[in-house]
Amino acid sequence: MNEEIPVIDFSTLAGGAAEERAQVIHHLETVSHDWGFFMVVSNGVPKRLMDEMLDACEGFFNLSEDEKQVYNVKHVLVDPVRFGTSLNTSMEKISKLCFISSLMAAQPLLPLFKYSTIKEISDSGDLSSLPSCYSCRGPDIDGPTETLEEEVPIIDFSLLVGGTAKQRTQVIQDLGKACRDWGFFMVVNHGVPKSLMEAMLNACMGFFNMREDEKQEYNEKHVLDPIRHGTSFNTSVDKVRYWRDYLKVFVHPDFHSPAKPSGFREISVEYATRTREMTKELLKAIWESLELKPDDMEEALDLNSCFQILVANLYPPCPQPELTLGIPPHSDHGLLTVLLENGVNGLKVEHNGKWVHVKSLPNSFLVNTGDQLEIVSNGKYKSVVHQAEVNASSTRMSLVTLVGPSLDNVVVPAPQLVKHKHQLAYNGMKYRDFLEHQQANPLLVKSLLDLLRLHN
Ligand SMILES: O=C(O)CCC(=O)C(=O)O
Ligand SMILES: [Fe+2]
Repeated sequence: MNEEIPVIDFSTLAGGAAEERAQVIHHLETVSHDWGFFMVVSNGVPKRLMDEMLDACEGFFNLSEDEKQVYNVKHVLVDPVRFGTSLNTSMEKISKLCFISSLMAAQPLLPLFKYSTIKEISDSGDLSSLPSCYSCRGPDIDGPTETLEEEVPIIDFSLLVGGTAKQRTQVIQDLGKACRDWGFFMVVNHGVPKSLMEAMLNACMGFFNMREDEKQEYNEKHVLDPIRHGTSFNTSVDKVRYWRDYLKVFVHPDFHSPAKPSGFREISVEYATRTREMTKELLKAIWESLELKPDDMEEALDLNSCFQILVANLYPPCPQPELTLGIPPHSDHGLLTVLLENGVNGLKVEHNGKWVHVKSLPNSFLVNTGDQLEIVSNGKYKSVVHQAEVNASSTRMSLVTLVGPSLDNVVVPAPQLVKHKHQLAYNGMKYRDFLEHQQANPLLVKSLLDLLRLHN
């Protein structure tokens, strides 16, 4: 088409008689509606200034690459000066990941069973060997090949909240060291009653023991649905299957609960509250260990509206446990994760390039650092990679409660930890988007966090 684009005479608009001005305004209205595009002439900006501005920009692009480097890969909202290529390379990487995972989902379906959960398969006693779709171990996925026998750090919570000032300072130091060196620690003397911990484990087992059709209403939900039941990690994207069933319930800021089994709601509201309070105390202390002011934490993380989820993982006995995993190597998406086991071990955490088999003490909680803590601490405290193994003889259950910032929070490195611009180590991302991407894609070690990291 060979049409002339509309021209607006600015001098008439700014200095013309009322009638001429009204005509231009009418013209502007038509042009905005029909074209959304126009040329402004007699605009009053000196030609000399326009030429100088073009030259100045060209001058910037002509600087050497390391001179422009300071403005590279900045945060889209926070940074006032940004230099880069394409549109936003980190979001483009995420779109690519989604595209790849949609292709993965489009692969032929895994062999379908007459059973919908691992519990059903295991209870049937039908299997003497593992179906091939559950074979998920191998050098690519197994991570470290060596296993270490090491004691994980132990934190006495009672000294943090009820000890002397000196004891509290010591625990804060120990917490800092545990987060830096391990990303993992065991909490003892936490004050959550043993009876409540047992009741919560029993309530979760009660849920898994319900008939499949009673659990059905929570199946195949969107990853942001507040109550989800399922098997493996996310069967619409998993390339292989994992030997696990799960129940995931959002419990804060809005509390949700499955209607059955009876008592689940009352027990989980109490359990969620007690573990949330404990986690917030631990976070406060970890914040202090980073030498950040306690008052800045609320602003950075909005913990009054913190997101909290309860996840019950069920790993029934497996015919060939050495060939499969309950959950593959991954990091958790939140700030801190608090894990309780039913007395059967199976968690492995990565430490100094080796796997450490965790043996929890009776009545203790296992705590690990998550991706949002890695971002906000600007990489000082890395989220720990871990996996769950299964066994041939006993049912293992783990109960995970994960606390993150408010879902609306765009988590960025704490400015106090970024003294010079080039120290900024992560792009920020809204926590809700992070959670959704992590849950909607295959679980691949730290793949989503890797996309936000600025210096690989
Ligand atoms: O069951 C376990 O030991 C680990 C569970 C886990 O990593 C998770 O739910 O994110
Ligand atoms: Fe985890």
